Amino acid sequence: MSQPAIELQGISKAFGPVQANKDISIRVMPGTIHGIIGENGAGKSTLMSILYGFYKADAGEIFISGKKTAIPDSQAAISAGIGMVFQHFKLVENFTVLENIVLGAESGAFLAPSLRKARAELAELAAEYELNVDPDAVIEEIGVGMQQRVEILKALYRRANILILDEPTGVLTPTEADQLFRILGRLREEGKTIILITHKLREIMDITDTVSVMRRGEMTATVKTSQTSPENLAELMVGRKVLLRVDKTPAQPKHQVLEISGLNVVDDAGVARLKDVSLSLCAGEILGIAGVAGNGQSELLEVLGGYQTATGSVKVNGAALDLTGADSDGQSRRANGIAHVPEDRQREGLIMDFMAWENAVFGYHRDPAHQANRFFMDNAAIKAETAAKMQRFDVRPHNPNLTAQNFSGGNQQKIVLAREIERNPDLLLIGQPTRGVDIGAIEFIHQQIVALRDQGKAILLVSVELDEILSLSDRIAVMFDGQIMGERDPADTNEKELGLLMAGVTGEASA
Ligand SMILES: Nc1ncnc2c1ncn2[C@@H]1O[C@H](COP(=O)(O)OP(=O)(O)OP(=O)(O)O)[C@@H](O)[C@H]1O
Repeated sequence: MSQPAIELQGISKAFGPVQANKDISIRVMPGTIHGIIGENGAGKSTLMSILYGFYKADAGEIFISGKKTAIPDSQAAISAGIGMVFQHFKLVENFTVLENIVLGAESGAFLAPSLRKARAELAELAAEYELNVDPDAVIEEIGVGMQQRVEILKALYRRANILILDEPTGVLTPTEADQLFRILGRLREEGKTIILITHKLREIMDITDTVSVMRRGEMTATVKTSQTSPENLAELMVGRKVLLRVDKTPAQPKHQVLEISGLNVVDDAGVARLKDVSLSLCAGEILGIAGVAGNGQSELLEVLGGYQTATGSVKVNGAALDLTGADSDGQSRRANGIAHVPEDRQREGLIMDFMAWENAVFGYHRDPAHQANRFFMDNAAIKAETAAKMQRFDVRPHNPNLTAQNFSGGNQQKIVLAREIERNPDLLLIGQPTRGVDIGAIEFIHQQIVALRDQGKAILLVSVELDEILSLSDRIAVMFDGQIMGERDPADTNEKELGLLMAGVTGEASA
């Protein structure tokens, strides 16, 4: 048998009191795709950051193709043939694709080979792996799918034999995700080794050869993908059986809470983002908005959340919202009984260098309940309340004094959800509620959303995950190109029909 492409032995790493990795050993064979799964905060990103030289392990050894290798920094990782595609891309926004790919590959930008030579090599690589990119496009002007392809090309340009991808499909459309998996399949055929971190068990089942499970800093199991099932993996990950489908009774819709008519949004460049959108939503109902990212769903949430101006009419409990004036902001919306879990938690949901307890009241800090007196917030009470909330939502570590950036991505999401859900709003706007969230936490979050509905709240759910839309919604509206293409009853539709509507195909083709 050949040597493992990567072998880690006894890797440990602590951040203060948090033992992020505990005595981890793992072997990854060449020419395979190896999945790594685990709950939020299990230590997956930390382990990969050690392999890529971002963090120094407290103990343990790394072997690359059987050879003990020190990886003190990412330059050493690159020299050892390792490439990494991060969750948040590390490209230089105002440089072109070609410049980004060449940058840093040589010992200094000025020593880089002529761009012409690099251009030819890039074209060859792009053709070989079907990694379509425009070498002259500026990064900030291209979509996330192409940015990700640039990251992969950058690794291949540096002769990477080992590619690590950290939750690569979170930001991709379904078509882009399929394309990525075809590319990964091709890289495997070429004998390259791929490590894939993902929360999506379907991806693990579809593309990996082997999968390792992490729990609370430890590597608890490694199994062959062909000998396992999503249910088995979920149990290995969370330590108990997980409901992979949402358990809920039929909705009992009551009075109308939200009435949207003729809503239009035109962006700064004069492009129509929402076109004559009309929707209604009742108390005790979940309306799911399905659609490929970028078809107006974000703008719809932003208008309702008070972050974007619009024309048309929106009424909440019969009262018209201000869509253009001074009362078109988040604070007024909260006063109207609207809570909002924004799609981008790091930009809109949290202040990253504020502590968890401050983030837990962010936007609601002027509520009398949080004031000790006219001038000061009651910090002790807020901290105690936050600690209890973190316990209920299983935010790890349970420490209200850590800043938002010290939590793993999924735990950051739980902090935002806990804040907004527990405000007991009349209308909850919820965008991509489970992005980056582990399967046990998804089950919990889905239960919370259904419970809120059963208490008679109105819920507008935007998600690019069709599974999530189908299993949570009582009614589904599909958006394409800023318009509502139609509404469907989840009991009478399927992924195929919704997929066609999401691609703008209506009429007989979608019947
Ligand atoms: N820079 C840091 N400073 C302090 N603590 C950290 C840091 N990075 C990670 N941690 C902690 O280490 C633990 C492991 O985090 P890590 O990001 O590796 O988890 P993960 O499995 O990748 O989670 P997710 O699925 O949510 O991305 C968490 O408890 C986290 O809070």
